[in-house]
Amino acid sequence: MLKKALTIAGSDSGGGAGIQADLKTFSALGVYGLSVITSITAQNTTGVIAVEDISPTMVAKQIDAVFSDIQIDAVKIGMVSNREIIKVIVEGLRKWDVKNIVLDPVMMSESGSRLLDVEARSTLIKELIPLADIITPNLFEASILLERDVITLKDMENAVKELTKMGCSSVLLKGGHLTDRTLAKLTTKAIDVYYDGQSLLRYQADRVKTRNIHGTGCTYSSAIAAYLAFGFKMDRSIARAKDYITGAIQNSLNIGDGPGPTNHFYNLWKEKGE
Ligand SMILES: Nc1ncnc2c1ncn2[C@@H]1O[C@H](COP(=O)(O)OP(=O)(O)OP(=O)(O)O)[C@@H](O)[C@H]1O
Ligand SMILES: Cc1ncc(COP(=O)(O)O)c(N)n1
Repeated sequence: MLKKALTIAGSDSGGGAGIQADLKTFSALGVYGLSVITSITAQNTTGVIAVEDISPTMVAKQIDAVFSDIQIDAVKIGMVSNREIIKVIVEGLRKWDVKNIVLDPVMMSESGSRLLDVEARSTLIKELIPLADIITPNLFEASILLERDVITLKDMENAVKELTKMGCSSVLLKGGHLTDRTLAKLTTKAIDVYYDGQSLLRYQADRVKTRNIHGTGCTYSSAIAAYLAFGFKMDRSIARAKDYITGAIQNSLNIGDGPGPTNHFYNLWKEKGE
């Protein structure tokens, strides 16, 4: 039977991150994609020019519209913008008894624009994180959530354990920005650390030398949701998603003047990054 995955996230007009990256990932993996848009960004590869949040009422209406009509197998949540939007998402997830929730706690764009209000942090922690089957912060987001620096691999291993105490079933801490401090440069492996209360695992791949990493976090979390929708267990879903994101970065696109986006269709789209 056709599997369906929903993304609850912001729109990136440049097509590289947010809703657009999520829907491309779902399509490339053969899952039917639905969307609830939380915010519209005027954005391209060089940065975010403007942000306009959707009203909480309209977010709630989108959630009710999709769940009242369609059986949804997994949900990925990305940019949630503000407290009020988080609250209606939480209500919707509870009301529709949603399963397979992947929460990417997006806070800042790669280019440095804020995508979550500062005061929304506590609502995210208290209300949304406890509903997630997995959260997928990067180093920066983990540092904000824990209010302490998460910089080294050892910090990552401690952080995943602390983060699971916030009530989510598991944590995948992404090391895309991990540096080898003795060499003062990015690590040669792209290492992510996972913890589910029992197993502490690492998922790693060779780091691709490219500046085209726009939308990597969105792509990765959507791929995890897609594999959960197919019925894979969490560890298998992450392993497959890690292969997917690595391929999408190896074939990333040289589009625009800034960091280019991941490539979801590299058998069709041959243009490659440097
Ligand atoms: N250059 C690279 N080569 C291979 N894998 C990478 C590279 N950069 C990031 N990754 C991997 O991509 C995934 C996304 O990680 P990253 O830490 O970049 O997330 P993020 O910062 O949330 O992404 P975004 O750029 O969307 O904000 C992780 O699996 C990470 O290990
Ligand atoms: C709408 C939206 N959602 C998420 C991101 C994060 O992606 P990145 O960190 O690659 O800029 C983004 N830039 N825009």
